[in-house]
This record gives sequence, structure tokens and C-alpha cells, in this order.
Amino acid sequence: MDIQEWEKRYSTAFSSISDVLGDINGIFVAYNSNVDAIKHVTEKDIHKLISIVGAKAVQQRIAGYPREVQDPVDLLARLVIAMRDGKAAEVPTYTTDIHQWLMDNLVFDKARMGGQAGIISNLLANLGIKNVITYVPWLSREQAEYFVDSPNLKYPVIEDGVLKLRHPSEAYDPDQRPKVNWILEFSKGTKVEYYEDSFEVPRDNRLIISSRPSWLRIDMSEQLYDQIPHMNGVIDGAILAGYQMIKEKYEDGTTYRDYVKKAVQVIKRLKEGNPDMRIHVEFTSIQNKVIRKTILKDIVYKHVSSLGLDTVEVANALNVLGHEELAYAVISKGENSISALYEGAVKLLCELKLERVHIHCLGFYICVACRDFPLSVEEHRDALMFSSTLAAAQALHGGIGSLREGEIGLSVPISSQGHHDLDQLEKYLVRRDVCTGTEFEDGCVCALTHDLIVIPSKVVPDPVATVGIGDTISAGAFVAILAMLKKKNEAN
Ligand SMILES: Nc1ncnc2c1ncn2[C@@H]1O[C@H](COP(=O)(O)O)[C@@H](O)[C@H]1O
Ligand SMILES: O=P(O)(O)OC[C@H]1O[C@](O)(COP(=O)(O)O)[C@@H](O)[C@@H]1O
Ligand SMILES: [Mg+2]
Repeated sequence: MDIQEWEKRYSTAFSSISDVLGDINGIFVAYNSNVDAIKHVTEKDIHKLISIVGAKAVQQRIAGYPREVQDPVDLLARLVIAMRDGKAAEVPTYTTDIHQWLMDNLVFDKARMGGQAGIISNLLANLGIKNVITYVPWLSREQAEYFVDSPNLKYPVIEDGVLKLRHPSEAYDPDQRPKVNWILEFSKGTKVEYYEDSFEVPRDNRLIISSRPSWLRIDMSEQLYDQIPHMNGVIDGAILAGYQMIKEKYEDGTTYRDYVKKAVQVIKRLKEGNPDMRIHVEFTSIQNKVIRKTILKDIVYKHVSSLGLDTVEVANALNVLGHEELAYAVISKGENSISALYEGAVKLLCELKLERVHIHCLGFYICVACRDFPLSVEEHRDALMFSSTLAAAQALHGGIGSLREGEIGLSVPISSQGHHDLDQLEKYLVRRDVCTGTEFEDGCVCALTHDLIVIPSKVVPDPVATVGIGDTISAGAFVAILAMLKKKNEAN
């Protein structure tokens, strides 16, 4: 299908999804909200930082590929790697010294709502979903201020043993400290020269320095846990994220197993009374492989319906599931990478017993779904086009204040590179008899064991920021799916 025809489909999809979004009763979103301190790193900034810590030290540390930021050299090593590859990355830091060092040497441009759950909660409230029940285990006064001031955004509290839904500004813990992450955004074309090396940044992206203070827990009080089923009348689905925060061992003797068990119990409670409740997990960068594997095998497997990820995250997931070669093919830039992404998506769908896997890339999205999912491939495709429109609006303006503002994304052209990249996948699938070229043409393929939906996506050449676009895509598509399911159920 040519780009113009795709553009027409985009407009129709956006309006048909907009018409049904109001049918959703509500959605539960947990766990990670934080404050993002965003800094756009210029050539001058990066050279200044490298000269402070020493170019030779950075060069040596790059070889060690630090998976945690313990000092400024680790930080610079990971920043140079992310800028050199143009890849998104998130690295944890367990010390407040890094925050202080960045404050002293860089100073952020702006502070915004951060964390998948925080970003998604605000987005869905702004899109007008009737009840967005957001939950963060560390709701500080400062954090509460970053939630949109809207009556449909609610926080669960227990008052006299009864579940009440209040705005976060009426529910925060005054003794709780805020969690602040640093987002170091960089632009395509930025030139970096250091030691004996030099390069030009190939793509707009960012490095996230995720603060992990010792009080951080993916958890909820016993009382709230008991009351979860009372939310079931209000919500049609849940979006869960933030499991990357789980640590192998805690100072109090507990381990990741305790928190994984609790996380699974929460999902079970959410499904009590409504076993068909759909749960989406938004994946992210997880440096610790034990935790990454456990999240996939113990939380996602069998308990979750839908998974959203970017390219690097697909490779990371495949890697810990024992598909190292495929993981390597996914991140290699060659012609095989799009077919590897598709094969990877199918592996995740089958091995994790999911209903849908949505991979968002720059220029196209790939979604695989199980054959018996109660929506047609065309409906899945509408959800993807709706989400790509929102992503374009997010990249254009850095936020979406209403469904109307989301619609602005329609003015962003579909990526011709993404459209072209899909040709590689078509050739691969036709060669393997998965489908014919005609079947692939409109992005809807019914393969033997799964459905495959692909779309070329809209790409903003100079995004305001890249952080949070993936969350917007996955949440947008997932609520579109929930809305269409709701409509269908009501009609039956
Ligand atoms: N400039 C962009 N325009 C539209 N969409 C974009 C742009 N840059 C990135 N994206 C999309 O966002 C995800 C990033 O996902 P994360 O989970 O935040 O890494 C990327 O895959 C693109 O689909
Ligand atoms: O692991 P943490 O500390 O929750 O950090 C999550 C980080 O990811 C983000 O939610 C962004 O998500 P994406 O990487 O999907 O864009 C940031 O806002 C936040 O700082
Ligand atoms: Mg993401």
C-alpha cells in the first residue's frame, strides 16, 4: 500500500478509535512514577564533562561497559556509548552522589513527570479515559504535583478500612522523599571527539540515569492488596511497569523472589471477578539479567496478556530466554534485523504465552497476536495507527493535553524509511510462504500460528524529547484494544 493510502487509513483509524475510547470504564496503572530532570546534552556539554573526568578514563571504562553508575566516569562511559550508537539506555545508580555531581556540573533544563506508569497515567487521563487509577508505592508531595489536575485521575487510599479513590494531591505521604531520574537527551548530528576517537550521533535518543534509593520497593500495603478486587467494577484493564526496580537482595534479608511473588499476587487479585481482564506490561531496559529473566519467566509468563517493547528491549529479552543469535540479529543493523524482530516477536508471543506483542521501532511497528484474540487484524491495525498518531504528537510537542492534541499527530508524515524497511520483511515472509505479497500489502497477515500486523509509523525529524514516546505508543494501542473489545462485548 502506498504512503498516501496509509495516510488515509491513519485518519480513519484515529477517528474510529476516538469514538470508542469513552466506552472504557477505567484502567489501573502501576508502579513507577518519578520526576524526570531532563537535560539536552550539547557538544559543549559532553566535551566539558569528558574533560572534567578525563578522556582516557572514559575510554578505559567504555571497554568495561558499566551496568551501574557508581561514579562520574561510569556515567560518561555509558553516555558516550549511547551517543555513539544512538541507542536508548537506562542505567541505575544507587548513590545520591551522581545526582549532586550532575547538579553541580550540568543543571537540568526542565523537570517533568517520569516513569512509565506516571507518563501513561497522565496521558490516559488527558485522553479522557473515565477512571485512571494510578498507583505508585512512593507517592511524595513533590511527585503528586506532577500528576495532571484532572478529576478522572485517581489514587487508591484506604480510609476506615474502605477503598476510596482520591486525586494524588490528596493522597501523598508527607514523609516520603521524591525519586528523581536524570534524562540526558542528545540529538542526531552532535559531534563528539575524545581521546583517540570521534563520532557523530546517528539518531536522537537518550540515556536515563535511574535513581534507586534504598527505600524503593515494588509493593503495596496489605490493606490495599485486600481491597484490589473492589476496583474491578471500575476498571477494564491494567498497565503495569517498573518491575526493573526489583533488586536481587535487600538489606532486610528479603530477595527478588519475595517481590516477584507479591507482583504476581497483585495481578491475580486484579483478575479476581474478571478473569478476562487484560494486563499489559511495558518492558524496559533491565541491566540485571537475573531480574530480567525472572520478570519474563515468573511475572509475564501466563499472567500477562500484552507486552510492549522497543528494539533493544526485544534483543535483551531474547538474550535471557536463550536466543542469543536471534538477539544479536535484532540489534545488528543489517537487512536481517527486521525479520529477526518478527521472529523474536513470535518467540516472545509463544514462549511467554501472551495474547499480543507490540514492538515499536523508529519508522514501523510490528505486532503479533494469537489467532483466537477476539479482534480482527484490521482492528489491531487501527490500534497501532492510533498509537503512532499519538507518538507523533508526543514527539512534536513533548506532551498530549487532550485527544484533540493527539490528533495533531496526523499532520506528521509517515516515515518513508519505515515504509521502505517493511519491504524487507515482506520479501522474507513471502520467501518463507508465510503470506503472499498481496496479503502483506495492507499490513494484516493471518499466518498459520499467529496474526501479524505491521504499519509504517509517523516520525518527527526533530522531536522535542524522545523520553516517554514508547510509553505513549504502547499505552495508546492497548487502550484502543480495550475500547474495541468493550464495544464488541456490549454488542454481543
Ligand atoms: N522522533 C520520533 N518520532 C516518532 N516516534 C519516535 C521518535 N523517536 C522515537 N520514537 C518512537 O518511540 C520509541 C521509543 O521507545 P522507548 O520505549 O521510549 O525506547 C521508538 O521505538 C519509536 O517507535
Ligand atoms: O526505571 P525507572 O527509574 O522507573 O525509570 C523509568 C524511566 O523511563 C521512563 O519512564 C521513560 O520510558 P521510556 O524509556 O519507555 O521512554 C522515564 O520517564 C523514567 O525516568
Ligand atoms: Mg519504553
